[in-house]
Amino acid sequence: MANKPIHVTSEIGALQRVVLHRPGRELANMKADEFEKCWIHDAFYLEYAQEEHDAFANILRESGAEVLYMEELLAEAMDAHPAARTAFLDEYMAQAPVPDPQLVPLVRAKLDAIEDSRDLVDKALAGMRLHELDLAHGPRTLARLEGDGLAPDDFVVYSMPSSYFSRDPIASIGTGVALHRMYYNQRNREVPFYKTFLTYHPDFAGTPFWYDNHSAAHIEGGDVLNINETTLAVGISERTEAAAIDTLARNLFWGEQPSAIDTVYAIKIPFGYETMHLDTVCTQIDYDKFTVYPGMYDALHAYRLRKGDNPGEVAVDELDGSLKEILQMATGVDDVMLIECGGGDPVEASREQWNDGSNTLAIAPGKVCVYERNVVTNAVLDRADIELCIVPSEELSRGRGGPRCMSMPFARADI
Ligand SMILES: NC(=[NH2+])NCCC[C@H](N)C(=O)O
Repeated sequence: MANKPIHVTSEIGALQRVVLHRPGRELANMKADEFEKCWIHDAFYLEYAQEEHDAFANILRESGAEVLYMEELLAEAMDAHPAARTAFLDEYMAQAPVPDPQLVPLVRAKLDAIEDSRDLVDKALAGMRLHELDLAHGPRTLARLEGDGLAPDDFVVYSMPSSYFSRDPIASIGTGVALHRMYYNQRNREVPFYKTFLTYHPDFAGTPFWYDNHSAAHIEGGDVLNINETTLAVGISERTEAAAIDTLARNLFWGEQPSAIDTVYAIKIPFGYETMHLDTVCTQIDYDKFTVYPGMYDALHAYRLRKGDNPGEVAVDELDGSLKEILQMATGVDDVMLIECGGGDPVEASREQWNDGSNTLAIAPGKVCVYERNVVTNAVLDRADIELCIVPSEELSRGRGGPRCMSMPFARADI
């Protein structure tokens, strides 16, 4: 039994424990022409990003949450168990698309030589360039000496700048987590960092896994919303396929380890970067209030998957309705209030949506973290009597994710 068991039965119950990743070297270790390869779209001022991130962490601490860092948990797991180091490096290497197979042992040797666990985690995140490899040693083949046409400062392992979005590689659901198969290979490499500490860290070993990250279908945590103890909502999005939700629901309903979830709403959202995840278009801020991105919620197609009466049975109903109707069904609240990003003004909505105006992190019912820069949306939330914890956001917002994306709750009070 884990010392710090996962316990997440809602989006809004008082936040008690949360996992973050403080951005490090990986956020700055890129040339402009490598942004897209690393799946990030701008140059960051790293020290400011770190200051903003520390301010975010402090807000969470001040509101009573224990803040844990993925990079520390993984290093601690490796210190506690040599097997954790091997398991991590095996999976990391299997997923790092090193451009030439001959370079793989050199990359592995370089990582193996890093003794300090925390240094190893930081290096694994920051990536590696050809000139860091010892090309002159080992069997001298032409391909190795030439580095397969790579320039000395080309990546042999890409940097992982999106890793401060701890929301996406896994999802806490009830007493366990789903380990995801992420849509972009560049981000899928974040999953082993979590999987390893959840498997080996003395505080988390034994955590049930509801989804296997080696499954074929993609799913990301931004699409997974915990509605209540028995109900989950999952976006069918560009990054999360219906087949993944099917498997997740079956595992939750009928898997070996018991879960309290008996109903999963799968909600179809438009494909696109401004609607990348369900939490990009909609987050819960109170028992009866959600933020929404205007314009996508009038007519939606959704499915309800329910645990059937007989073992292994899953019943599926098709639902058509507005987002409001579907959220009312899921929450059981009669009149859900949708608060529009940008106050419904199309220009403000689009601008603030771009900076994750709808992506809030509830730290208690009616109390949410928001980005400072989304002034129009924040004024609307304030008028609706929502208590706002303002997160500085000049740098962090460049990654196209908000406070919810930057946090993975591990424990919340029941509501
Ligand atoms: N849960 C979220 N909405 N995460 C936002 C992730 C943003 C990141 N740049 C990506 O594209 O993957």
